[in-house]
Amino acid sequence: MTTPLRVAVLGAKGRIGAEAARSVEAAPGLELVAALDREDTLESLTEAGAQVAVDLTHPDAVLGNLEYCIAHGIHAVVGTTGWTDERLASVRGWLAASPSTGVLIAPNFSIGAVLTMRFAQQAARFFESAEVIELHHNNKADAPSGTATRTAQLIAEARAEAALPPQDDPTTHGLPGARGADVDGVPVHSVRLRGLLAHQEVLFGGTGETLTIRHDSLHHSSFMPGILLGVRSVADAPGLTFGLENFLFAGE
Ligand SMILES: NC(=O)C1=CN([C@@H]2O[C@H](COP(=O)(O)OP(=O)(O)OC[C@H]3O[C@@H](n4cnc5c(N)ncnc54)[C@H](OP(=O)(O)O)[C@@H]3O)[C@@H](O)[C@H]2O)C=CC1
Ligand SMILES: O=C(O)C1=N[C@H](C(=O)O)C[C@H](O)C1
Repeated sequence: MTTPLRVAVLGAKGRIGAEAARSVEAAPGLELVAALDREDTLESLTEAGAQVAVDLTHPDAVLGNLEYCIAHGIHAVVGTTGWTDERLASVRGWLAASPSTGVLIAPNFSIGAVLTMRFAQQAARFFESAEVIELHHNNKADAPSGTATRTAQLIAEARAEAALPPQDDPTTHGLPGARGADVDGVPVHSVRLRGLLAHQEVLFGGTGETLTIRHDSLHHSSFMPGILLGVRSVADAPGLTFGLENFLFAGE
């Protein structure tokens, strides 16, 4: 019998963290050795002998958590949002000093959302116009969502590769914000509404036609297979991996 992988969850009292702790506990081959939240100290991770930490906390907390994990050789699977190039550079810097440690940062762990990003990337070069609408519950910490930001970046990269011109927006009059946030030239609109969980529409427009790709996470369980895949894979992927697709489509 193989020894179970020792897993900790950070943010374990939160919406997704609580679901992740339950999923790890129930998953064959994994052992939940720590379920930490705001009041706990990171030393509990080392005391519990955690091999992999799952971070589902807050953009203000995740960097400190990762610095600690990497310094102690604890692999990390991160769903927490708020990633910028500068923040990713900090993580790469810490990893350089701990080269056998693996960190997966995934803007979205749900299979449908990862596929949405991939389909949007494929479609982007065929359409003159592209916009993203993300819709979330009204307690979400950030806007735009990490998923929408990544989707827009992938669309922008595909447009640039296809040498498409910048999107034409002749709007000259109106209220600030009405055209959404500009993510690399792609407008991103954020809706916050009680009753929703996590939803996204990617809209493309061309001559006489539109294409809409929509994904809905209806329950936090949608993120669990992706989180468990990350937990089981991250130790074999030293360094920084950005995006679950790197594990989901490995070998393609
Ligand atoms: N990548 C993905 O697929 C997904 C990512 N997310 C992301 O996960 C993050 C959490 O989302 P959600 O569960 O909705 O948020 P919640 O606010 O429900 O949960 C976050 C939890 O983390 C706790 N926390 C805050 N700071 C720390 C800290 N320093 N150490 C330990 N715990 C801390 C919070 O405590 P307190 O309440 O006291 O602040 C809270 O219990 C967000 O960034 C969200 O966007 C969410 C779903 C899917
Ligand atoms: O806060 C959430 O709920 C979610 N956050 C992630 C994001 O910002 O993209 C993933 C998913 O959309 C749920």
